[in-house]
Amino acid sequence: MLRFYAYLDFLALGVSVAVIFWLRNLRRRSGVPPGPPGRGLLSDNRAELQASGKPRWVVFDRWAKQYGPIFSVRLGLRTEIVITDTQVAWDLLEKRGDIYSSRPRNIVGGEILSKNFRGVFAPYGDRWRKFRKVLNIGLSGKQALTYRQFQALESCLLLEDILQDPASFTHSMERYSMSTAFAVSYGSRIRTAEDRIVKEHDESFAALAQAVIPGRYIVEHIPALLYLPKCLQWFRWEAEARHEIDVRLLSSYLHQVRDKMDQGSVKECLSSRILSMKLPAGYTEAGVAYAAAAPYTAGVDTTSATLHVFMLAMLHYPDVMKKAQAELDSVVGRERLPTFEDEDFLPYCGALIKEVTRWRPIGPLGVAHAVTRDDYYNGYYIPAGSTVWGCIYSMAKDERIFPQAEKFRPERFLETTDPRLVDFTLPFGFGRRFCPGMHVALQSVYIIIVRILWAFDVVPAVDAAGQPVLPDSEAFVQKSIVRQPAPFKFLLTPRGPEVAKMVEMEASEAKEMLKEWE
Ligand code: HEM
Repeated sequence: MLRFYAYLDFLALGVSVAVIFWLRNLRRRSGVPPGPPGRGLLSDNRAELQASGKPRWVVFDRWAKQYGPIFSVRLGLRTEIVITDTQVAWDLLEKRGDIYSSRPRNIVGGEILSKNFRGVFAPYGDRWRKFRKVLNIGLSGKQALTYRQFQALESCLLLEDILQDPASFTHSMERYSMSTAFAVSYGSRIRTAEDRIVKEHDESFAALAQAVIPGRYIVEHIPALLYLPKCLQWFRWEAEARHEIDVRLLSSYLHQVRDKMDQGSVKECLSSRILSMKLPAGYTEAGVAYAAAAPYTAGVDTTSATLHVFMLAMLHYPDVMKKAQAELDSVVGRERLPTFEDEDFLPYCGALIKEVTRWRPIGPLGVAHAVTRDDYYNGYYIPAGSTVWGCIYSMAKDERIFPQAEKFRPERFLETTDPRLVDFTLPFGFGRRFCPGMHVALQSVYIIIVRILWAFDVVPAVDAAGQPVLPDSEAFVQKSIVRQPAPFKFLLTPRGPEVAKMVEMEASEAKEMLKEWE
């Protein structure tokens, strides 16, 4: 009998907890921006998202048409707010940046595996502020100029690779992006994708990617598990072991830079700049090691994916390619490769680059922000702790700003005085979390695009019947938070007899000069 009452007590406790959760959920839902009704006690929207078989941003874009430019979705216990309009993004993520600049809590990937040192996941606060300060020392617009020589030299090797074997584009592009990121961080280059450094980074990145998969760890839903004795927190064991390996690895790169600085043989880079300055108070060696590694974590897939979008666009819009090539021929001529010094005289190429980043944004949902205080916007309640997505995918195809948005039309950036287009930075995110690597990224994108256009026609591959095959411009594969066009075939035809000679000569000189980074 006693046991029966114990069961009843237990049941009553369970029911009360469920009711409290439900009421709390109802209260929190009341007043939040409208959204799809969802299923179950929690009005959960996960099932609809999964059943759609589409990427989240496509479903969000559809829901925006039904619920407006700011709406809410329920994902498990979390309320997430989605913004699909640039004005709303400006009002909240930029103007109210003091409360909209955090990241959703990520216990295993952010707090345990990275100890909040990995700035991209770090919550808004002192540690993140120091991270940005340190990054700014090596990635600001002015500092980025010092990496141009390296980027120009590496681009010659990329041209040589694809001249010899156009099918190696993806491989060469990835090597270029890794080498540039590593040189920006540590002043040394990566010669081949088989390099030990690449393997070490891949392992570290794979562990991180696993740790941040939503829903993988129960502790993300029940943070109270963190009150268990540490030895019983099973989700902690693997992540802590990986953290130790990461700190050793990243510190060893930093020590190599320090040694080179002592010998006077270091190439200027983010690490050398950080090591020569007075660090913000309380900034540890581990903090420095993680900050110095940020270009590799955030700059490789993003740069490579953007250049794949460029290839895709050229296959679908040969007239745009011809127009950019005509500009290059008239400004640069056929006697030399284009350089960074030509940039101001190549407005159409500049507009083409902006259109590459707009047409198929490679980070369609950017990186989630989180709001740190309860807030109200246009009569809606936005509860503290909500995840807030700036849906770049929807904003980039807003017909009011980008008429005929589906078309790849660089002219849209030349025919306007609208500051949102003149100074087009939407693909790089919002407010205080805005991408700190934008200048370095755009330098890579510029030098590779203008050099490929100068040297080659990008043309469709042909099928067995000799018919051109155009790849699906909507087919993408997801790589962490970045998407890249699904593998596609194309041909590169040198634009004249001078190309092979010029590329080989430039590549051979570049190889000599790049020895300084080895
Ligand atoms: C075309 C290439 C790139 C694109 C489109 C891009 C885009 C973005 C976006 C959308 C964000 C999130 C901003 C937000 O939270 O609102 C971001 C963050 C970030 N990006 Fe980039 N990025 C690119 C290249 C790079 C490169 C080359 C680097 C490093 C050299 C870099 C470093 C970072 C870092 C460290 C963050 C985290 C900032 C923070 O949380 O405070 N990115 N990027």
